[in-house]
Amino acid sequence: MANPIGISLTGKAHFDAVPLFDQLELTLKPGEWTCLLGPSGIGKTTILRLIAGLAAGVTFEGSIDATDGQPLSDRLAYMAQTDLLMPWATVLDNVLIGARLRGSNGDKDKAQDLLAKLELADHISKKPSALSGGQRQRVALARTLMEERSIVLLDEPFSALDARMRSEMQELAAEWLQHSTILLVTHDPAEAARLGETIYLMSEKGLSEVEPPASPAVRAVDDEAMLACQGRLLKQLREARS
Ligand SMILES: Nc1ncnc2c1ncn2[C@@H]1O[C@H](COP(=O)(O)OP(=O)(O)OP(=O)(O)O)[C@@H](O)[C@H]1O
Repeated sequence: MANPIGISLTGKAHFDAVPLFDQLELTLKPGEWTCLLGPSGIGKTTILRLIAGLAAGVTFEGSIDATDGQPLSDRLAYMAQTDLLMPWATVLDNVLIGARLRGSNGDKDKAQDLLAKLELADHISKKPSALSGGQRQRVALARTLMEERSIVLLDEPFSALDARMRSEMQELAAEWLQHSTILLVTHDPAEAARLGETIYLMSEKGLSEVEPPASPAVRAVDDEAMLACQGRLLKQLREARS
């Protein structure tokens, strides 16, 4: 993979006459995890979709630039909140779909290895309708990781997982994506505190940056600085609502 790329988004957005967010500035540092938290409906997914070039219906006045000045579109992977799995394809074929759409067979062994790491080895020949919500979410995560893109946009990628699985998948994603630049939207302060190297809170007043824990990411689940940061984040989320 080429050198990590940074991204800066500056601007404001609205749907028809309804303002979504006023002038804001979001910076993704190259090769780092940036976490974005905020209440439901505040505009987090719209920011991901704007960066992905998929924000139909949104009027955006501003700029979204990569640090190397090159276009973003063919260098990013986007995992949406809904899994968007193809119902007629098996788990393995869903994971290889990006490569297949580009006219290659894809790396089947690598996909199988990844699915095994995601605890899906027993499900590779199943169709999505035969999977649980958490299993489907892990297939969607595998499909995103298989793309091995420089920029990875993740919208609540672990939200359907149980606590043990969630913590392990956070570690797996951090290892797999160590050379990528990541923007993670999450409702979970603990997740942001484990993974975030930059942490933004989004509220009606705009974006504010919260100091991440001093320890390096990905932090242990009982890391004291991580737990303190989790508490700070939750407090600020609650204060932003009052
Ligand atoms: N196509 C659309 N047309 C009009 N309004 C929209 C459209 N899509 C989203 N919105 C509105 O824009 C706002 C921001 O939506 P967005 O999905 O970005 O929020 P979010 O912060 O990601 O929420 P959540 O945490 O619930 O996923 C919401 O109020 C939503 O109702």
